[in-house]
Amino acid sequence: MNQLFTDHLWKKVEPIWSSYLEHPFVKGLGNGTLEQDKFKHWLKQDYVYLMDYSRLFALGSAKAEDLETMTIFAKLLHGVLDLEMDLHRKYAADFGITREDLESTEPSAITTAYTSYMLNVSQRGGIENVVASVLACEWSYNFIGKSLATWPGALDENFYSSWVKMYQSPEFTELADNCKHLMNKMAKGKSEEDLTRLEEIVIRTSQFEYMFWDMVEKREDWPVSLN
Ligand SMILES: Cc1ncc(CN)c(N)n1
Repeated sequence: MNQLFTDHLWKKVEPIWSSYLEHPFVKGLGNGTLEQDKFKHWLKQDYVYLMDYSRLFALGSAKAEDLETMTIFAKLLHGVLDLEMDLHRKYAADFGITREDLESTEPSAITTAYTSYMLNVSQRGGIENVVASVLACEWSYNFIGKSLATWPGALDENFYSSWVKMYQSPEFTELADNCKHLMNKMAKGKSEEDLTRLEEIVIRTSQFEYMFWDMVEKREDWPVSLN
C-alpha cells in the first residue's frame, strides 16, 4: 500500500463520521442549542469513558517496543487526563457536579460495551490493536471540533464554545495527529490480512462513536432499571 494507511482508513470511515455532523446532539453543540440535561449526561458518561480510555494509553506504553512509541503513549495519557478531562471538570463545576460525582458515574450500557470492546481487543492483540482501538476516538473528535468551528457562531461565546474550541485546538489536534502517526507506523510491513483486521477495529469503534452520541442524545442508561 503506497498511500498512508490513515488516508485509506479515512475513505472507509468518512460516511460514518459525516453522519456524526448530522446527529442532533452534535448539531446542538455546534449551534449552541443543545439541552443542558443531555450535555450533563454526556459529561458524566464521557468522564468514566475517558477513565477507561486512559488505561489503553497506559497499556500501549507497556506494550511499546521502542522509546518513541512509549513516549507518544505517555503524552497521550497525559493529554487525556489533563487537557481533555479538565474541560469536563470545568463544565462539571458550572453544573455543581463534584469530581467525586463524575468519577463514580455508573457507566451506561453503551459506555460499557464501547470501553469493554476496546480493552478486550487491545489486551488480546499486539500494540497495533491498541493503536487501532484508540484512533477513531481522538481523530473523530478532532474532526468534529474542526468541522463545527467552521459553523457560523460556533466559536462565539456560548455555553458550548469552549467544547468546540478545545476539540479543534492545536493541542488536541496534536493528540489526534500522534494517534495517526502511530497507526501509520504500525501499518508498515503488515500483510493485507492484518491491515483488514485493523481496519475492522477502526470501523467498529467509529460505529460505537455514533452509538455514544445517540445514547447521550436519548439520555439512555440501561434498558431495565433496578430502581
Ligand atoms: C466517546 C468519546 N469518544 C472520543 C472522545 C475524544 N477523546 C471522547 N471524549 N469521548
